[in-house]
Amino acid sequence: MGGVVESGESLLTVRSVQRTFQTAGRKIHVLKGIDMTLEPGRLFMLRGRSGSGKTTLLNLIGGLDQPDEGEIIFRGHPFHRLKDDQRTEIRRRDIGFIFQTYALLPLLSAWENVELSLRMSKTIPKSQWKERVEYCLDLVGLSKRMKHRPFEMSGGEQQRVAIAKAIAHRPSLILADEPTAELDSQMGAQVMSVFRRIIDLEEVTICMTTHDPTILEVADHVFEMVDGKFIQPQQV
Ligand SMILES: Nc1ncnc2c1ncn2[C@@H]1O[C@H](COP(=O)(O)OP(=O)(O)OP(=O)(O)O)[C@@H](O)[C@H]1O
Repeated sequence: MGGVVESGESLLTVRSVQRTFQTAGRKIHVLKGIDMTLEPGRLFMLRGRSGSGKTTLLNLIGGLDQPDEGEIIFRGHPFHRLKDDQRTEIRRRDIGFIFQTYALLPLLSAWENVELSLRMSKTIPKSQWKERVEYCLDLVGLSKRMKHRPFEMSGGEQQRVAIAKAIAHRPSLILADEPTAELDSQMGAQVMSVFRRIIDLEEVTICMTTHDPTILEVADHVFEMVDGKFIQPQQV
């Protein structure tokens, strides 16, 4: 695991994926046949109304959930057939997550939050942790804030710590659910420029959800979801 996917090779392939939830005796058909391919080193966005199924799809791509039908193949691993612990192992090593509300540990400094990610993933030898943590925080423009704890930082800075944390273990895929939703437009734009930088320097693919039309312009490709299916995106 880790390493680079050959050029032209797909990082992730989703084929005919369906997902239904059963609640209070009622069936909700959330994903109704999703096909998508994510190539290495690109920025993908999922757009769609609230409830259209974006988070459900991100959870499937990240191996947190499994489809009822269809295939999800991440770097040759058939997520739809693997057991929970096998998907967890792949996820821990090769996927990074970013959330709307940052998900940092409040009592740890920025440095310690990023180090925790290395401690959990076990992909990088301990002797390299210090250098890697400092490199990642520098990459997101926070080399002067490494000792600060989350409550001493702005929302945009906290989200950039979360990005450093998500890339520290050198994943090939970053999944981000509404990463700019809590930020004003200037901070949102900063986050997007950090995303571009890490795609170039760390050779990751990012797949994120957003509602913000100005942010969609930065994407290499937009998947537009309506009621559990993709439609052709309109030109913006
Ligand atoms: N575990 C679950 N059990 C039952 N219903 C679920 C579950 N997860 C999602 N749903 C339902 O699936 C639908 C799609 O939810 P999802 O969170 O994927 O939408 P979304 O497009 O991400 O919305 P938002 O933009 O508001 O985050 C919703 O109707 C939701 O209530």
